[in-house]
Amino acid sequence: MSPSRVLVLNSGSSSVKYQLLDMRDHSRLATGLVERIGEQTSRLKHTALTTGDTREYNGPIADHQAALKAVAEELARDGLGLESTELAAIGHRVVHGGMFFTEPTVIDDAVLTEIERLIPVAPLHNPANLTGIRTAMALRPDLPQVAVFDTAFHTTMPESAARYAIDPKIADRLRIRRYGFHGTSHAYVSRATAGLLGKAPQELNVIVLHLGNGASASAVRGGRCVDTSMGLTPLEGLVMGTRSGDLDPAVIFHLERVGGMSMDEIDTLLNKRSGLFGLCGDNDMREIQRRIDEGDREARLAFDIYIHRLKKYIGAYYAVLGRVDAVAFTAGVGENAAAVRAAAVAGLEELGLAVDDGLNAVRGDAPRLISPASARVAVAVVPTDEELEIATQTYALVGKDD
Ligand SMILES: Nc1ncnc2c1ncn2[C@@H]1O[C@H](COP(=O)(O)OP(=O)(O)O)[C@@H](O)[C@H]1O
Ligand SMILES: CC(=O)OP(=O)(O)O
Ligand SMILES: [Mg+2]
Repeated sequence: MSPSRVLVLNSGSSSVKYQLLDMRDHSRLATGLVERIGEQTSRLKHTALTTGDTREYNGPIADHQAALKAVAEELARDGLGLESTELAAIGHRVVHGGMFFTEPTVIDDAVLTEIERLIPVAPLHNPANLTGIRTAMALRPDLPQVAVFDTAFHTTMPESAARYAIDPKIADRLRIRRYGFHGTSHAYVSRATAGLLGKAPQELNVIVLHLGNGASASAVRGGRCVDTSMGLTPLEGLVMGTRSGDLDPAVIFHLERVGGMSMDEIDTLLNKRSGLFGLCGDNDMREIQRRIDEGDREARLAFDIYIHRLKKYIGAYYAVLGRVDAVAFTAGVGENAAAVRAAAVAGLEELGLAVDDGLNAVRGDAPRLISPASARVAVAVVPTDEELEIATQTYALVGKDD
């Protein structure tokens, strides 16, 4: 039998999420997370689903290379190591693929060079993705390594949505355009929403709200992305955990000219010290909700700003699509925070959007409707699975049938 396992690595700016899957039946063999890489309080949590064992390691993990070595060791302890002949490929999430990569791609030197060239437009993400790829390549140089790009799903956006209103000669020279991110999730969730409604993706117009630490919205017409809220970089759009999302670009001139800040300081301010964290000191929606329950006004305002922006995007994408069949909430906040879902669609009854409080309160891992049966637009919670989608695309590219 030919090898059927795929290891998926999702290297974030300070974390690595991973899953080992058997693509014959899509079963998960191992899953885990390394977080707070580079800090004294790093944590690795590893679960072998083959045995049900969970192990946790707390202590400093210096960088992504050390994190991946630790992951490889944990897998080896369960007999699932990278040396396994059952491994068919390693699939990597790569955040920025520019306009060049519209499909999953087997990684070679030219692909590495292109991902490296895109670092200036994904400074938090592409360097971590590259370290993940290089470390995995060193451990298994013989194995196909596949890059699955966050930007790929959005390459179908029309020029009217993808271009900024600036001089096209300057834009083209510097490749400034709206690329969009979280595409693997938007693709998976829009398809799963169609599945939930018993329709083909081609029949459906969906607004997908991916609300994690990074957050983005997309308008999907008949299975193809026609607009999304992130732009040249993952900074544009919704209010996020630590990113500001949309602001008047003149705020940046003002911070530099009047505030005396350097460009690097402004970059850090907007990417790492803004959003929910900048507004109230917390970026975890659970903590914000706890503070609101205690009457904290700062947390309340942060929540209200977050919801206001989200609602504006729902309205905007309603207008872009003309007809909306479904709105799907996904990722950490979208899947878990019922209060966010309720607030985001509150007052949109005229648009056919409503949430049933009873259904909205139900928890679970399965895709589910939360709109009343009579509603014109289906509102749904559709858990994302970027790792399964990356594994599926990776295996489709390299897997061989027996
Ligand atoms: N039960 C919950 N209630 C509210 N928010 C939650 C809950 N669980 C997770 N979250 C939110 O999800 C966020 C992480 O989402 P996730 O999709 O895992 O993000 P990322 O992949 O960007 O790290 C956390 O910051 C937290 O705000
Ligand atoms: C592109 C992006 O924002 O990714 P993440 O949500 O993983 O930070
Ligand atoms: Mg995420």
